[in-house]
Amino acid sequence: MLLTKITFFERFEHDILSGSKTITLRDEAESHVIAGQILPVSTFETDRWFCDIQIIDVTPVKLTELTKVHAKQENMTLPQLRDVIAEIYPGLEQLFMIRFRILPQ
Ligand SMILES: CC(=O)Nc1ccn([C@H]2C[C@H](O)[C@@H](CO)O2)c(=O)n1
Repeated sequence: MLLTKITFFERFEHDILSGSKTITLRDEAESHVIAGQILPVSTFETDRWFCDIQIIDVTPVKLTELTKVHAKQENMTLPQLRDVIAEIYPGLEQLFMIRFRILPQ
């Protein structure tokens, strides 16, 4: 079933709003979005809406395939990105890269 909203941890809100974070890596359960889809974005912690995004595309990517390019799109270094993924999705190898653009508010 297609997602109708997406949440991010509050600590990523500024990077999303500034346009410095343009992808998110999710597990299979949160990969069900399609190109062109517009989604409201809220904080994971309090479900506070803070922007809308448009999905550009969704691509499967394995943990071992992550590169500095992915990290830059997350506004992180590659070690930081690996740490974040290990914290959120411990032991998960198959991820899905969701590219998005923020819509004007
Ligand atoms: C509930 C849940 O999983 N929420 C998530 C998952 C991921 N993110 C961010 C963290 C990283 O920047 C990328 C890669 O996972 O996406 C998130 O904010 N909230």
